Amino acid sequence: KKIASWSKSKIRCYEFLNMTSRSFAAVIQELNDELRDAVCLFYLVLRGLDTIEDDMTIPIEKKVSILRSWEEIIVTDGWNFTENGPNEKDRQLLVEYPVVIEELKNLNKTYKEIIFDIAKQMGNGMADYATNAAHNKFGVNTVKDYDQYCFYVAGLVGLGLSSLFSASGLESPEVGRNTKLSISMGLFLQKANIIRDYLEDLDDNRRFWPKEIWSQYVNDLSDLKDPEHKKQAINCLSRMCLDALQRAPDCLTYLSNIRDQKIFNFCAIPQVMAIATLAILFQNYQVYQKNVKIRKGETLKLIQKATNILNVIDIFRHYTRVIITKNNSRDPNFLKISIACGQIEQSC
Ligand SMILES: COc1cccc([C@H]2O[C@H](CC(=O)N[C@@H](CC(=O)O)C(=O)O)C(=O)N(CC(C)(C)C)c3ccc(Cl)cc32)c1OC
Repeated sequence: KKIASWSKSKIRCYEFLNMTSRSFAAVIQELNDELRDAVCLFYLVLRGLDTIEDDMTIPIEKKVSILRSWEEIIVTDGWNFTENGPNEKDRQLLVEYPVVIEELKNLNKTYKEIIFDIAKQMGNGMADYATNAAHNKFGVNTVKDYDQYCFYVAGLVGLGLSSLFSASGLESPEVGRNTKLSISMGLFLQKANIIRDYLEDLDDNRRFWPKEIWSQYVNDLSDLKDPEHKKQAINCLSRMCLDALQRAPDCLTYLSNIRDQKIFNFCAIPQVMAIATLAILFQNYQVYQKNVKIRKGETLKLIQKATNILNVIDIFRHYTRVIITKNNSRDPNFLKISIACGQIEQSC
C-alpha cells in the first residue's frame, strides 16, 4: 500500500488498530482503501467509547458527561484522556486520541456523518445504561433491557457499518436500509460474548445477563457458579443460548445480501466464530468456571472457510447440529432449542 505518503497520525491510527485486535485488524486492512480508512477510524471511535464505558475507576458523573459529549469530543482538536485506570488495555489510545481526531477530518463527509451519528447514539445509550445501572445494582432487568443494551453497544455498530458499506457504493443501498438485519448482526455477536464472559464480567461486577431470565433459575446471578445450583445453571445457560440463537437467521440473510468479497470476509468471520462459540458454550458447565473459547485450530479453519455464503451456511448447519446433539431432553427449553436450530437450518 502507499504507506510512504501516509501522515504520522494515520500510521499511528493503524498501529492502534493492530494493537487492539490482532485477528480482526487484519481483515479490516484488507478492505478497499477508502472503506478501510473509514472502518479503521470507526473502530477507533468505538474503542475510545468502550474504554471510557469499561473503566470502573472513572467517577459516574465524569463518565456520563464524557459519553454524552462523544460526538463533540471527536471533533475537538487535541482532546485526550489520561485518567484511565492503569489496567485499561486501551488507555494509550485515549492518551493519543488526537491522532484519531486528526484523521477523522480526512474522511469524506458521508462517512463522517455516519460515524458521528452512531457515536452520538452510542454515547448517549451507554450513558443511559451507566446511570440506571449505577442506581440499580442488578444491572440488566428485563430481556427488553438486555436487547436495548446490546442495541446500544453492538446493534448500532451493525447499522453504522452497513451504512458505510452502502455509502462506499460497494454494497447496494438495501444493505444500509435493512436495519433489522444489521441490528441482528450486532446482537448475535454481543450476546455470544456476554454468555461467554459470564465469570469475567461478574468478577468486574458487570451484570449483563437479564434478571428476567436468571431469576427463573436462581436467586442471584452469582448463584449460577455455585456447584449446588449446577442443574439450574445449565438450564439457565440453555435459555441464554436460545435467546442468542434467535438472531442467527437474520445474520445468514444479511450475509447472503453482501456482494463484495472483502466486505463478506469482514462480516462473515465474526459470525462463524459466534455460532462456534455458542455451540461450545451450550450445556457446558465450564462457562461458570472459566472463559470458554474455541480452540486456535478451529478459529483458523473457520477464518479460512468463511469466504462464501455456501460455506457459511455449511458452518452454521454444522454447529446447529452440534447444539442439537448436546440438547438435553430434561432441559425445560429442550423443544425451543431444537425448533430454533431447525429455523436456522430452514433459513440456510
Ligand atoms: C455488520 O456488522 C459487523 C460486521 C463485521 C464485524 C462486526 C464486529 O465484529 C467484531 C469482531 C471482533 O472484534 N472480534 C474480536 C474477538 C472478540 O471480541 O471476541 C477480535 O477478533 O479481536 C466485534 O465483535 N465487534 C464488537 C461488537 C460485537 C460489540 C460490535 C465489532 C466492533 C467494531 C466493528 Cl467496526 C465491528 C465489529 C460487525 O458488528 C456487528
